Amino acid sequence: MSILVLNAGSSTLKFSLFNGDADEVLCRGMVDWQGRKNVATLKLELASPSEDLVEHAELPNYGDAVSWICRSLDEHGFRDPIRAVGHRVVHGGTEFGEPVVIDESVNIRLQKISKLAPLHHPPVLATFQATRRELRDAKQVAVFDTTFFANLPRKSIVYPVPYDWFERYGVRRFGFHGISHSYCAKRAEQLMDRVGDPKFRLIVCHLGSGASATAIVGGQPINTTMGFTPLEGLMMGTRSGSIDPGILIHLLQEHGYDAAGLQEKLNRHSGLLGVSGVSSDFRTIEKAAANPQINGNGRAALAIEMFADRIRSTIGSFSVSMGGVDGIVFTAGIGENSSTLRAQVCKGLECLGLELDSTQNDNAVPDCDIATRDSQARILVIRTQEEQMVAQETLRVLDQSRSTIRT
Ligand SMILES: Nc1ncnc2c1ncn2[C@@H]1O[C@H](COP(=O)(O)OP(=O)(O)O)[C@@H](O)[C@H]1O
Ligand SMILES: CC(=O)OP(=O)(O)O
Ligand SMILES: [Mg+2]
Repeated sequence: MSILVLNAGSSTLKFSLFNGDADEVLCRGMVDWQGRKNVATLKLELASPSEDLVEHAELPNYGDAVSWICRSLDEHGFRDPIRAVGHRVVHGGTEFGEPVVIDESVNIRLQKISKLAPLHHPPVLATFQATRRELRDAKQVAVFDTTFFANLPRKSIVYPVPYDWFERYGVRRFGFHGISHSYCAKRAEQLMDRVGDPKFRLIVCHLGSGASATAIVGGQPINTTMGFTPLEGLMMGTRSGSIDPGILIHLLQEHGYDAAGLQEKLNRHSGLLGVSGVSSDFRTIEKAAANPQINGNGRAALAIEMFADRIRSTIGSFSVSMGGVDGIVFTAGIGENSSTLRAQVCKGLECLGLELDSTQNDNAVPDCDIATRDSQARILVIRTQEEQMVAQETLRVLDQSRSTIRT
């Protein structure tokens, strides 16, 4: 028996197949739309990189991607029955604190909050449906990005708006990427030999298509950049991150926008894509920034500069609110892979005791430390393991629900 994990991010559907104890990866891969709409690169990692299966195909949606994954696993001999599928679900709202077995009522409750995560919930709901079709006998479990932030201090949850928006409308900060932030925090504690230290001050920068940073003291998050929705905070691939709310009022009043139009522009046409005009995919933007003679107007470089600047400012502000910082972590697609972005973010952080070693940075292979030997605080590059966390939680929930049935 095996466990399949599906991680529907905003630009990728990542998957990993685990053994029944969720402690060994049998196979992994991803469907990556790379900022395009319909065409995806599909990758199944096999025994060695030279054997990897890589296909480019028209794949308009996440449901079709699930079918491709199931077919490819079967064709490559992974035929052990899949007893459970664990899904990373971005928004748990106020309803879902802990992981749950997905049944019709969970499905309906997640549909209700779909508008709060427009880039994530429609895909993940399609993923549930395709899984039910492809793997009829498998139990499905939802593991939430928001769970890690359940105990954020009140001052990090409440917005400075009329208090009855919080009480009547549930307008509050939730925080996202929690599965990744919590994994990276634990991994950083191990790498820095600070396991269980209540004074350990860490900032995790999860920089993928979505991007967020979290300040963590003694393993507990005390603040994070994403809020009511995954639109707040840092600049992202296609999302604006935080902007002056007065802009929205102006566009509504003076330029004929409505809520749907703003939703679309802020979620899908802003951020790195909006500024660069080139792509939402960081690899493409980096190439464009390096070739201004081909790509014209310098907006790709501007987008990267703004992206880095906002991350750097957040590291500064979180460090101050923690009274200093012992380590920062770069993770996710951009954080793990782009040495130039890491270098740009770290420029000027010496004042916080964070000194980057440029050779270590250029040659970084996660998980590693890229700070100089004399740096007072460490700079880590950690490969996030969201799928591993989801697999373990899926197993835990299923074991729990079995023992509840037994008793
Ligand atoms: N080698 C690389 N160098 C720079 N950026 C990269 C590299 N590999 C992936 N990325 C970037 O990472 C981002 C996707 O990150 P990822 O964490 O997979 O996103 P998500 O989970 O939100 O779909 C894209 O912008 C992509 O261009
Ligand atoms: C919450 C979020 O933005 O997730 P992702 O980065 O996977 O799109
Ligand atoms: Mg992701």
